[in-house]
Amino acid sequence: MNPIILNKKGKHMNARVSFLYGVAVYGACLLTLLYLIGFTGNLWVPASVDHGHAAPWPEAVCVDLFLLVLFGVQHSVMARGSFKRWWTRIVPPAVERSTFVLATCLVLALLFWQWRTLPEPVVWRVDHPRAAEVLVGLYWFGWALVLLSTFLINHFELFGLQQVFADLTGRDMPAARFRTPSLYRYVRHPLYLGLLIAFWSVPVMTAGHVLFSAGASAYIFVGIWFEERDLVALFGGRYRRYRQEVGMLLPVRGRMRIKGIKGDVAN
Ligand SMILES: C[S@@+](CC[C@H](N)C(=O)[O-])C[C@H]1O[C@@H](n2cnc3c(N)ncnc32)[C@H](O)[C@@H]1O
Repeated sequence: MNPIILNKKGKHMNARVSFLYGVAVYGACLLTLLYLIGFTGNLWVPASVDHGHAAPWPEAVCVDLFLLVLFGVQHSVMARGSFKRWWTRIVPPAVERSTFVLATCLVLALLFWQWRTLPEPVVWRVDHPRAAEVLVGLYWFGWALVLLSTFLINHFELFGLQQVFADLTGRDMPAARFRTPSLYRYVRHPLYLGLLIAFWSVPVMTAGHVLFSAGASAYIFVGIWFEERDLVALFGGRYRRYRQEVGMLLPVRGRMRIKGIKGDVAN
């Protein structure tokens, strides 16, 4: 057979395999996110932040800190441009994001499996039924904010599906664009704000839960620092101006002052 046709067939085959891989990883990611909701809310799952492996406190603190740091390192290193440039010499660029998502799921699965609970001391317990309901409501509000933000920023690109679909259909991925849709006009990081709300809005806060929430929150601030450094490198003055006009996590500076920044600005 003509080598050009063979080459074309081989490429299409690879694109199909990449697409199936991307879809499988997306499914795994949705399951992992659901497990994370159950894990932090002590709902549905066999082992959660407060129910599962109990251990003496020195062991629990060491193991849990190791798991949190492992997540932070994996997430920070694999999201950097320099790592991606090196990594895409080994994995096809179309599956780079899916592979990042898969690695995140695996590190989270390890954390769910190996997490040591620390039920004592209880740091706070809200007994008033109305106040407890408000906290549970905030917990779900936080997760809803996370989900909504993924769609505002680009849900399918974030989880790698857009990349494998573009590869399958022979299209190029569009260049990264600076975007400030709806919530992003009030805060720069609504997704991370949602996570912070969900991690801290619990009626019963144990020492183990504090360790998880404090570790995850610390990582969110480190992640914001890295992400904004990359966004400034990518979008330059427009992102710098956005940073001056819009609050990081709180809508402390109003929407009106960023009128000049269009909701969807081409790079
Ligand atoms: C997990 S999302 C989190 C987005 C944001 N930090 C938040 O909390 O809502 C991270 C991706 O969003 C991208 N991103 C963040 N803000 C952006 C913006 N204003 N325009 C375009 N991309 C953005 C980053 O480059 C990164 O690839």
